[in-house]
Amino acid sequence: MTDLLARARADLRMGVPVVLEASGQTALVLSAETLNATRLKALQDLEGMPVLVISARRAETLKARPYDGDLARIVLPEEATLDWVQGVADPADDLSMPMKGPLLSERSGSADLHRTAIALVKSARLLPASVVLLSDMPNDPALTRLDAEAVSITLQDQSPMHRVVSARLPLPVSEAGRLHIWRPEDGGEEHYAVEIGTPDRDIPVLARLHSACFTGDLLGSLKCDCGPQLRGALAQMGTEGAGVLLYLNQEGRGIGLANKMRAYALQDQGFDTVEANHRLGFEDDERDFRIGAAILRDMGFSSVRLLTNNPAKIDMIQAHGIEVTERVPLKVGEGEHNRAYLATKAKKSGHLL
Ligand SMILES: Nc1nc2c(ncn2[C@@H]2O[C@H](COP(=O)(O)OP(=O)(O)OP(=O)(O)O)[C@@H](O)[C@H]2O)c(=O)[nH]1
Ligand SMILES: [Zn+2]
Repeated sequence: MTDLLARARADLRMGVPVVLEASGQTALVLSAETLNATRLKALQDLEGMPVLVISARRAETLKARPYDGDLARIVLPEEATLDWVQGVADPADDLSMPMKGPLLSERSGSADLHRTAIALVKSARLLPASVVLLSDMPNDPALTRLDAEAVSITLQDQSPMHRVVSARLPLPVSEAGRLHIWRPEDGGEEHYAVEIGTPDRDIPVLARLHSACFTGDLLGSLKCDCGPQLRGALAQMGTEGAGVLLYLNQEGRGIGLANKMRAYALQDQGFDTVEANHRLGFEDDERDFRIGAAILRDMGFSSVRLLTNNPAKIDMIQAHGIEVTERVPLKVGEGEHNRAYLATKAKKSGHLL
């Protein structure tokens, strides 16, 4: 299944449809974001009623009824154009072109295949919006076909990961640095661990679960505090002579860099970091903390002194079997450009000031 999933993700990212199958039903699935006019026209020429599936978060902004709970199946009007589809999927022009509706949501029949379709496009780091057509598809051998139930189980399960390599990496904070790389079996992102010194596995280790932030970590963006947090955490580990920093490739709190930049564009329209994620159709935090817990366990750590200001992170990793004996605050890098961002995280996401 994982090889098929990886292929399906690649197809969706290129705008190629995939087929989801369940007992008695078949669905043609496309990502709304990568759809093009030719493919849309071809879909409209097929028999059946295509819908645009969006998350309940996105439906809320568009005042569409999410009859299916966590998602809404928006009926595609017969004359729907590519601009219409992308305008519903992508909030970029919500303010400049507010007249998208009224949107009609489908309420009859099962939404199971549609739910799997959304999970699939999300796992491909695309916008959570998918054009879905239920039909008796001719058996087109060119299309990737997946069993819907197997897809949803595989996406919920945490993919096993394997450490592929470790090597010495002298750093300014400590010459006794090592970098370890983990690779998941499902073709997803690799994750890294920076180990400083040789931490004693029998006592809680000074640890940081750092989420990738290309803009902050690499470019030194002033919009967040990630760069100073990354360097501050490593510096403290160097001072103490031991520690472990996980560098988790969960950019943008798990939505990917392209979607994070969409969120930044919305923030420039006046929405805060949480509202921007919701308008895009995401939850405010889409990270999977099982990954960090699994890596710590694999390295032989069962308890940590966690460098964080985020109590939810503590709860999440404790829920996945790592004991947090102490929260070590990590207050660095506040400035003019990120003050409002940090205040929003404190107010809405429970971060500690
Ligand atoms: N979606 C989204 N992600 C962001 C935004 N700003 C930073 N990020 C990402 O957020 C992640 C860091 O999460 P934060 O919420 O800053 O902090 P945290 O990891 O929850 O908590 P700490 O341990 O206290 O740092 C990184 O993956 C960043 O890329 C934003 O405005 N929108
Ligand atoms: Zn950042």
